[in-house]
Amino acid sequence: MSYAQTIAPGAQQSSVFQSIDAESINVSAQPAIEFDKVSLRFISADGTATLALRNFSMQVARGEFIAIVGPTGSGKSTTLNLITGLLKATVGQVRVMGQPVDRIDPRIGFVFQADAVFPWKSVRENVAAGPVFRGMQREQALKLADEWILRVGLANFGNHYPHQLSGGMRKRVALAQTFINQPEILLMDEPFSALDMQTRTLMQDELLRLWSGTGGSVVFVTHDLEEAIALADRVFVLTARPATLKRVYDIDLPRPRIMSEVRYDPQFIDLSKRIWDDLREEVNIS
Ligand SMILES: Nc1ncnc2c1ncn2[C@@H]1O[C@H](COP(=O)(O)OP(=O)(O)OP(=O)(O)O)[C@@H](O)[C@H]1O
Repeated sequence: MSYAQTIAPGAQQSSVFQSIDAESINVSAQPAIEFDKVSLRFISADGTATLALRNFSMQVARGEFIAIVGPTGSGKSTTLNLITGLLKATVGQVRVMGQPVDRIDPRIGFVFQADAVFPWKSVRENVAAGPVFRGMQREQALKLADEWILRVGLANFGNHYPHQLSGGMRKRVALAQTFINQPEILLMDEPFSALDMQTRTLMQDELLRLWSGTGGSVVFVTHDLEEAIALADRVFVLTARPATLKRVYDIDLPRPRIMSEVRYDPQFIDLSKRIWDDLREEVNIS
């Protein structure tokens, strides 16, 4: 599934970012993602209705990294699925680059908790799969894949198969698979939650390194408050279901950030306390 959805041809992307006429200045001033008073009601097969989101509004700027935290079952994954077009708002509108979402958008990439790799393909073939799917010559795609494999520190593992890799290495493959397509928007749903603490910290550093300077926007869903603060420009706190926006925190910690150090910054500790107080209220409600 991810391959069909993660590819943004470089030519298209650079035309958005490099054009300098008045029209494109307007375009780039638009938020990458907008939720405008969105509500979403699920109707189950037995007719039971579940209101997941209620009157939810938010904006994500181009190039911004935002994190979404909230109690379990509040609607965080639902929010991502509305951006992808897999779900449609019952009320209100979701816009990507100023346009209502009405299809799977090839400018959007995903990294989820579960690995989205082809077990029968080598690392090189897995990383090259997106560009090949989009019509790039196999040889060219494999050459590009090699560059990305190098960038994520797997230089000696290109010919290995996923089952021969550790969880952290498979995550590196997932990042290479996604970034090779230069997504303008990257959606991440608990991508590192299955990793041990040390590997997780390394992957967070890796993600920031790969993202910095791309001009892409990231929406990162996590249960881990510290992960949210360490990575994001802003943290969005959701209420218990039906989710709406409870509060937004600006994270003014300087970049580049080093995960193992940023957690000791007094500002980080203060933010953790404040956001945790907000979350605790909601966890008690849910
Ligand atoms: N397809 C569906 N049909 C019915 N209800 C659904 C469906 N998908 C999600 N829900 C319900 O919508 C609510 C929000 O789900 P969602 O997966 O977005 O929560 P979440 O905040 O991502 O949860 P978690 O933190 O546990 O991953 C939950 O109560 C869930 O049971």
